[in-house]
Amino acid sequence: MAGDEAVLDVRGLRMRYGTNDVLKGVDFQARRGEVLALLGPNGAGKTTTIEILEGFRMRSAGDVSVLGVDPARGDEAWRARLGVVLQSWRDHGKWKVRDLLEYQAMHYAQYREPWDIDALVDVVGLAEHAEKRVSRLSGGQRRRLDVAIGIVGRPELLILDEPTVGFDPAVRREFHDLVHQLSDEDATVLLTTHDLAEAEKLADRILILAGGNVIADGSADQLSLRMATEAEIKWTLHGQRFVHTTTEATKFVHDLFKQHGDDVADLEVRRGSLEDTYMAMVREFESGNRDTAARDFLEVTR
Ligand SMILES: Nc1ncnc2c1ncn2[C@@H]1O[C@H](COP(=O)(O)OP(=O)(O)OP(=O)(O)O)[C@@H](O)[C@H]1O
Repeated sequence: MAGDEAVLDVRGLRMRYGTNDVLKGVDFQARRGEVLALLGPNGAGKTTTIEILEGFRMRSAGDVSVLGVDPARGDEAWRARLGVVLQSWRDHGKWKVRDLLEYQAMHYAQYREPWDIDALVDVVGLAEHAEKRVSRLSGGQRRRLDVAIGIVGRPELLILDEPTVGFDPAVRREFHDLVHQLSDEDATVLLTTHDLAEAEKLADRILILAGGNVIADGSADQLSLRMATEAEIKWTLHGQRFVHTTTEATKFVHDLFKQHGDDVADLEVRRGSLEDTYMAMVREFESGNRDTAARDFLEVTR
């Protein structure tokens, strides 16, 4: 496969459950080694999209290519190139952690060298629990096991549906390091999350799904520039602290120095967070002219 070939290529994807049109023409692509975060309100269709990509759910219409294959026709060899971590935890309660991972690794061994199990339990923070039965793990530890099962076969594409729910901050940070490591090794990662700080930290690109369409596709920086969210500026002048919020931070700071020069001290400029941008984006989309908002946005970020 050529390095720049799309690992994910989704065009005009539609999904209807009964009379409910959940996806109305979703388009996006992902290249090798990219980390994509799929965001959107509850019920936007994130899990549905993921289930279609991994071949679990048949789409109603559209063209979908995952690692060069239509997921509706993916065979075992194709499946072995994917790692999938879903929201619902599959029940393996009686298995010991190490045995379960070794069993999973065996399945991949005919296709490629899987992770060494000691290294794997270490990297997901389960080394101390490797000999425990799965039913004895805490919720967060089970989630780590889900991630371990997802990556044991060294997937070219890793799909994660809300992977860090239940992670404590230390394990969350280790998980972020792991995603960066996988992406450095050229794996493509698509994850859903409701944690915007996590999306900002992890993702090269953010996709926002709302109303059945991708209403935004770009880096966190591109998204925030487009929405021109307000920045908070703080400074000290003659011992007094000032705060001002503006959408034109650069101009404001320039004027501030022009007026007060060296008397300006302790300057801080805090740009709007991805959360501010996301809220503004979804609000704009839900209130105004949805189609225009989406088209303008995509034109800027693509
Ligand atoms: N098997 C199904 N049959 C009928 N409707 C479904 C089915 N699965 C999902 N839906 C509906 O499709 C819509 C999208 O659901 P989906 O789970 O894909 O959203 P989501 O973006 O993942 O939501 P959340 O953030 O809450 O996890 C919802 O309205 C849901 O009720």
